[in-house]
Parts: sequence; structure tokens; C-alpha cells
Amino acid sequence: MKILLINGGKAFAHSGGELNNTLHAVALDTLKELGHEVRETVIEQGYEVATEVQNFLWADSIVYQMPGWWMGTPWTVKRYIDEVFTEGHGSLYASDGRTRQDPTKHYGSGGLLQGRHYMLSLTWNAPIEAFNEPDNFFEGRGVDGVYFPFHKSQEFIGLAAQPTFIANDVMKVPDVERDKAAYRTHLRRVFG
Ligand SMILES: Cc1cc2nc3c(=O)[nH]c(=O)nc-3n(C[C@H](O)[C@H](O)[C@H](O)COP(=O)(O)OP(=O)(O)OC[C@H]3O[C@@H](n4cnc5c(N)ncnc54)[C@H](O)[C@@H]3O)c2cc1C
Repeated sequence: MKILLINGGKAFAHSGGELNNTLHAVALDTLKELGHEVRETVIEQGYEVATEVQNFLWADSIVYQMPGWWMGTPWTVKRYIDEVFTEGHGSLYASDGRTRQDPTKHYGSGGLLQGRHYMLSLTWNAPIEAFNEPDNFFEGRGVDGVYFPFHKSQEFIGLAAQPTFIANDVMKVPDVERDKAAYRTHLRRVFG
């Protein structure tokens, strides 16, 4: 399988970006060990938008490695998506999917990457209970509920989700070896 790894780690304020770099490296090693062909983009090192469109056209699966910032995607990763997906009009997506005959239906069905996948690998300081418990901060919506607009942006270009990985408590109770081991297990289950 051809897999594009996107590292959205960034040093900013109290975030060092190192945990994301570490998990990105775990994915590189593990997926190569499993025999997959891997390309990587490290957003902080810069990228060519046209090359990224080609990477999306090349990949069977795209893995996004990123921290949770203010309840969602860091602006650098959002900018990457805005730039690359917009450039991909005509190759990543044909249109918004609607027809003039029935303009209220099928919005979001114009993606051209049908049959391909993406996966989120996330780092958050929040504990998992904040996502899953009905009486906790995210009202029981779960991690994928919190990332609903992000998931929809991927579906818009035709991609389908693979199971999300999240490392929790990464500042308050950091345990990098635990997170690395859990991510390796997750990758082997999804891509093995
Ligand atoms: C603007 C902003 C908004 C934020 N908003 C939220 C939010 O809404 N919700 C939330 O839960 N969190 C939030 N955070 C926290 C953020 O999610 C975490 O800081 C981030 O996930 C940590 O990832 P990192 O790669 O920056 O880790 P780092 O800060 O680099 O590392 C985290 C810990 O792991 C250790 N570590 C990392 N790599 C290694 C290694 N290889 N070996 C040994 N130890 C290592 C570090 O020493 C540190 O103790 C926010 C942070 C910022 C800056």
C-alpha cells in the first residue's frame, strides 16, 4: 500500500512539537516494516502545493499526525488543507457534487478519491474521558465527533476514514513510551 504521512507537529508556546515528531517517526518505521511504500510531508519544513496534490493522487491512505489546539486542528494543518484541496479542484474533487436539476441533494459527493482512505493520529492534553463521558466536556460526542468538520473535509474529496488514534494526557501525565507502543499496535491493526 502507498501511504502519505503528514506531520502537523509544531513548536509553539508550551507545545514543543516533539511528541508529534516522535509519533510520526513511529509511523514511518512501523509502516515500512509492514512493507508499505511511504512518503512524508513535514508541514513545518515547507511544501509545494502542486507536489502535495500529486502525493494525494499517489496515496492509498493519508495519515495526519497533529496536536489538538483550541479544540481542533492547528492553523498550519488547516492552511495546508485549504491550499492543497483548493489546488486539487479537478483532480481531488470534481465539484460539490450537486446537479442543477436537484440542487438541494448530494452536496459533498463530488470527490474523486473514492476507495481511498485517511487516518487521524492526534495528541491532546485532555483525558479520553473528556471526549467519551456524557457529563464531561465534549458531552459524550467522542473524538470523531469533535473532529466532525475535519472528517467531512476528507469525505468531500472522496476519502473514507480509518480508525482514529489519540494520545491523551500528553502534558499533565506524559508517558511517551506508552503512547509509542499504543500507536505501533494501532498501526499494525489498521495497516498490518
Ligand atoms: C495553541 C495551543 C492550543 C492548545 N489547545 C489544546 C486543547 O484545546 N485541548 C488540549 O487537550 N490540549 C491543547 N493544547 C495542548 C497540545 O495538544 C499539546 O501541547 C500537544 O498535543 C503536545 O504535542 P507536542 O508534539 O507539542 O508535544 P511536546 O510538547 O513536544 O511533548 C509533550 C511531552 O512529551 C515529552 N516528549 C515528547 N517527545 C518525547 C520523546 N521522544 N521522548 C521523551 N519525551 C518526549 C515532552 O518532554 C513533554 O513532556 C494546546 C496547545 C497549544 C500550543
